[in-house]
Amino acid sequence: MASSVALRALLRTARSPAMKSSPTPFSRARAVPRSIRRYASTDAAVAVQTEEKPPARFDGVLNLNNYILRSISQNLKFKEMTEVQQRILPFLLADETKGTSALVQAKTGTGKTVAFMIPVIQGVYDILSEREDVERRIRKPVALVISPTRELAYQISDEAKKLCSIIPSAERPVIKTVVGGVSRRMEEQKVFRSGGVDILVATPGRLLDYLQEDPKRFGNVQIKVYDEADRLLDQGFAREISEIRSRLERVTKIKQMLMFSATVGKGVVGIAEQELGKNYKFVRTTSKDDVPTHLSVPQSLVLVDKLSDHFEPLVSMLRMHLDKALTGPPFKAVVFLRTGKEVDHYHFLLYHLLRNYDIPIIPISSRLSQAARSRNLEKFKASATSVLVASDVVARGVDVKNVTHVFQVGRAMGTEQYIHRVGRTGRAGKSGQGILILSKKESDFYKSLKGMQINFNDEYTYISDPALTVEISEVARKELELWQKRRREDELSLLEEKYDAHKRGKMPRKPTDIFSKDIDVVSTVISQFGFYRSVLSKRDLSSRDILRDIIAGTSHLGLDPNEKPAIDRQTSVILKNKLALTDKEVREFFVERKAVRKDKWTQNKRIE
Ligand SMILES: Nc1ncnc2c1ncn2[C@@H]1O[C@H](COP(=O)(O)OP(=O)(O)OP(=O)(O)O)[C@@H](O)[C@H]1O
Repeated sequence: MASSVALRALLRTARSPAMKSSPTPFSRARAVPRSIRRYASTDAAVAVQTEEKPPARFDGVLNLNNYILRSISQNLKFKEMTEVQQRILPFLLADETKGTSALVQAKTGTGKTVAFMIPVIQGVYDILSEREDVERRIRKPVALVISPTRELAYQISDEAKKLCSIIPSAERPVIKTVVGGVSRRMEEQKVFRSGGVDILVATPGRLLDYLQEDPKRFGNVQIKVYDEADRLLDQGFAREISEIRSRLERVTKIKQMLMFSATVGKGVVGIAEQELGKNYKFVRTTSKDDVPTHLSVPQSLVLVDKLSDHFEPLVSMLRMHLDKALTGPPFKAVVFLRTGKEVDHYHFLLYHLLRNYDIPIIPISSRLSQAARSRNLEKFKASATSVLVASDVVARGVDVKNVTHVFQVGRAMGTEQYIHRVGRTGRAGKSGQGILILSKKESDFYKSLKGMQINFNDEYTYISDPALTVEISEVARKELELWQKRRREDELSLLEEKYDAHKRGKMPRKPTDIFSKDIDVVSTVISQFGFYRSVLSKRDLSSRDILRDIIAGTSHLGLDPNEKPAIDRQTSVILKNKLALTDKEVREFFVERKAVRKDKWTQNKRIE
């Protein structure tokens, strides 16, 4: 198989003496840049260190609601607390310190969701139990949990519902989710009207929509949580988050603020304090010398020459692992790419190149509808050996059991994002592997990772496999053809819309105004027919098929096909070069165009 050749080439270079002795293309970065060191020592001073070793079992936590405890053991089946849970739960549930705000940093996949959801559920439960019956029936959110992505919001809700499952239904906090990409009207009905909501899990944009629409709905909110806090506080969400904050301030007073993430940079602490106030608890489960990723997740670097060379080593490695999975344990991988377009492209290529393995190759990115995103994620969760081709929509927080490998193609959007992406494997104490494919042009990213104390266990240089290169280029050509076909079809749809608008008098009348400047071959050809309606509606056909169809469909007009048509030179060049029509077909085209025009002219006359 082609893959094994490439693999041998790949492995030949692993830890090769040549790599060790010759200078690597990346010059070594200092292990700990000064700014990080200074921040690390500040952190140590802020973090609380004076506690006695807390109990490791959930039933040892003072004040933990008995229903929640039973839900944990019977439904979630957790036996002992993880480190972050041990560090924060006893503190946030103790009589003297409950309701305190907190900023918590712990590595990916270490159970932070349970660590913040238990205090939230218990806090809401206590508030609800103090209420009179009538008040309890008017359910408005008491706690808001904000997540940067929709997938994560759904996941938090699901985990929270499991934590509440044993609470009798009359006393159980109602947990609901609001996210972008789903129908607002139906969501509003479900969330705010039928039964109301006590704990609302939301993505920022959709939450802001509801806040702007009816701020009074949020007048009972007392607890606010930012999961993936550093992401929510960074530039991408800054406007929405500050707007949410100021709108909430007008209608309520937040008593407890919880912020959790696997990465809390020094910049974040300053911004976070604006919301946390001064008396908050800062917990970090990692020491200043600790690497931010898991030791159980060894990481490898695969080096290629150019940015355009990223793909081949990926295919080669995937084939290697899939070969092994044929007889060994399952291989469940996430391949991270930077954009949705790249996801589409890589998904197409991988789908064809890994076809023989007969495994699900599943895409996920914001270019898909929310329904398709959820469906694809569920499919990935349910499959054993499979590959998820993903953009950063699943880079943070998303918990899929038994992911064995995370591949990152090219630089991530920052070192934090790299850490979160790698964190999709090696969760809840399991092991995994991270592989980064980087080109020499991306050496600055390599240096930044070194600056975060992220070191690679292995560094490889990929040597291209000619057979695989040819195989890939053939599939890429197929993709290009398909893409061109789709583009023509899109053009047709667009054209049809424009034509309808034109008919309704909403567009300028001159055809040259109707067709945009980037007029494509198909529109040129179609325009020759003077908006011939039946042509425009056949969007499922390629332009070549359409022409054939017209040629066949108009023969009833009884025109002499041997009649010499007026041949427009420019159009015939287009037909020949771009649509690859033969000379005969071009001639037929002009004959039929004349027929169609004549037919149209006759019809118009009749209407008049
Ligand atoms: N005490 C526990 N015992 C066993 N498993 C646990 C425990 N707490 C949480 N888990 C499981 O560990 C996995 C990871 O938890 P979670 O998704 O909360 O991690 P996280 O720290 O929020 O990760 P990320 O930083 O990626 O968001 C989940 O499958 C969760 O159910």
